[in-house]
Amino acid sequence: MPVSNVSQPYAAITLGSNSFNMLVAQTVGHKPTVIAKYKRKVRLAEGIGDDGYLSEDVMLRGLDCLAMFASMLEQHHIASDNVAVFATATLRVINNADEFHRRALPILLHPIEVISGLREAELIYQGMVATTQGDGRRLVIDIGGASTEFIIGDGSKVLFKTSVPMGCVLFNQRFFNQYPLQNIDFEQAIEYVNVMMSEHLEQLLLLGWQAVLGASGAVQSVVSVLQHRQCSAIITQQTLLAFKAEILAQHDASLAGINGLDPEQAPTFAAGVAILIALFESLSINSLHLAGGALREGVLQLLADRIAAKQLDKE
Ligand SMILES: Nc1nc2c(ncn2[C@@H]2O[C@H](COP(=O)(O)OP(=O)(O)OP(=O)(O)O)[C@@H](OP(=O)(O)OP(=O)(O)O)[C@H]2O)c(=O)[nH]1
Repeated sequence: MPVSNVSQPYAAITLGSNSFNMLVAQTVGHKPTVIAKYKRKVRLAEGIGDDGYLSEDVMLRGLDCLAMFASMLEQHHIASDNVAVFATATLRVINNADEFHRRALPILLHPIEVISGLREAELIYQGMVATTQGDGRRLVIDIGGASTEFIIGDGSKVLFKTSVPMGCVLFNQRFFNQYPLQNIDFEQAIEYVNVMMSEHLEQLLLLGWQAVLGASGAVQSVVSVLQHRQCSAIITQQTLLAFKAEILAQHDASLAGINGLDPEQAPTFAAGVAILIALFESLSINSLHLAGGALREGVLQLLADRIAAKQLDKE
């Protein structure tokens, strides 16, 4: 590292199923410090057709965002080696992922690495550890647009991790696409979560935990509404059931009557609440706190470590 103890800038780009993000950071005294953030709610998972292909208009939405990231990389003078581009669930599953890569490369000028659900889970956990105080055994649940990761760890050691192909954008299309919503929509979504979780429950419950942390959009939107109403930011089953009742009382997809809900978060709010209700029930969770960070911070830490190791080699 230069004498100033500040590293060269680096950029972590994550292409999620709900949104694309880019964090630009520098390591200051061993810790990544974010100097700029760019994001767009691309909602990539929304474009997956029944045939498993990503639609042209949603692909263009994604490519357009990559063009914006490319110009920001140039503006911040980020060296090519200091960029990591990781994609998650949607690019893992679509049949025309090759086409996306082929069209993205000349725009972004960096290859996109599609990471496995398990690698994503590991990065989420490390991102949480780097940003969230606390100790003891912790369960981290990251409900994304198209996949949900579960990780149990102690300190920086991961004891169990898994990735389940269910998420808010997918649930929104499948169970919550006709307003006003009905109780049965929630019941069907909850039943689906239970089926998807059945093979993981035993191992999760056997390991157990002392605290539960939620990462990602679904948890963040519930917490923002609570904070807006000046309520405790700790999520309980009671809070979630009250939100379900509020959602059922709404007439249309804008959920405009839910005081404190950001319109950007409305499209995935019901799905997030339903997934959380199901998980609280099946895992007997009493309370859940928002994690300080997740995948994005995990990728930043990875880049910071990589750059520090390279620097050491040079010295
Ligand atoms: N720190 C951190 N927060 C995360 C991360 N992933 C999600 N979040 C939080 O969740 C919000 C919604 O993010 P999305 O990208 O839509 O996430 P997901 O729904 O998980 O879908 P995905 O499948 O990952 O695309 C974010 O708001 P904003 O993007 O407006 O960010 P900020 O709070 O900084 O304004 C963050 O608050 C992460 O890796 N790190």
